[in-house]
Amino acid sequence: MQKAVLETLQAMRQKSPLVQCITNLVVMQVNANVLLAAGASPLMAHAQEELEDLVKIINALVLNIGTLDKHTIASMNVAGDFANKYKKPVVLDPVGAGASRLRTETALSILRTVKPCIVRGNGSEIMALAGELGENKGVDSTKGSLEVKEQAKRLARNFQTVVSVSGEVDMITDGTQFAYVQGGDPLMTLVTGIGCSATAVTGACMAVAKTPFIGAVSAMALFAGAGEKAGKKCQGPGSFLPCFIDELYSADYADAAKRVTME
Ligand SMILES: Nc1ncnc2c1ncn2[C@@H]1O[C@H](COP(=O)(O)OP(=O)(O)O)[C@@H](O)[C@H]1O
Ligand SMILES: Cc1ncsc1CCOP(=O)(O)O
Ligand SMILES: [Mg+2]
Repeated sequence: MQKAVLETLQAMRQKSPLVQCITNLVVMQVNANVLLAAGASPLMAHAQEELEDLVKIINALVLNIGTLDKHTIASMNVAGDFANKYKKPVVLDPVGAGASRLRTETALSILRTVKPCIVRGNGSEIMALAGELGENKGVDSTKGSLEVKEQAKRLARNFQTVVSVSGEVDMITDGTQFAYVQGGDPLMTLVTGIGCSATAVTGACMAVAKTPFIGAVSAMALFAGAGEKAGKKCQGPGSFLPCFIDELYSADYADAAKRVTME
């Protein structure tokens, strides 16, 4: 797995995949900057009239439900259908699933109809999509990734997708195998959009990876390495973000790959 992660991160930098994000209003710019620093090319677009033209030329589509309304939901469904038609991989970020019925039902509907190959969320979101509602804190998690192992496995099996759960340790499963990624920094939870950016980079890795499982693990490994180094250099949440973007830009892929263990 470590070799596959190293090769995926190198391929992402070399091929610079075009990643279309239909994402939330909070994180649009952060996601674009993170994708650029990681070596990919961002495209933020959601107008239905241009979706077919755009989906034809992209390498991956990222759907993020962070600030939903009926127009965004319609755009995600149309873009998802085109992605299937043109065989482009789709990654879903179920931001805030469990916090409202609209979020939970929209994420589940995308899982059923668009069939994304990876879902990247935090512990609370993954638990909600697996049908278990716990204590709720909006878009933030009240559950560690390791606490939702069974739910992640069930979700992956039910929807035949890869589930990537972020947290202090990231856990990725395809319903059979489990990968764990160590690293990062607690400051990553104090800057909005880092999770959404992990999903965007998951799309970029997916575009060049041999399998969705490898793509999902590679993105989290890159974040673990860059996040840990940025955490040591910065002074707090304000300076974390520019440090993190710099660390993504000059990332040591061999170090990132070493953070992955398999079960
Ligand atoms: N306590 C922590 N220590 C180190 N890294 C963390 C910690 N919590 C989250 N991260 C990292 O922060 C990034 C965003 O994860 P998370 O905060 O769970 O997502 P979200 O913002 O969607 O809730 C991931 O790369 C994850 O590995
Ligand atoms: C604060 C907030 N509210 C709606 S979307 C959003 C951003 C969430 O970003 P992340 O999940 O990466 O912390
Ligand atoms: Mg999130």
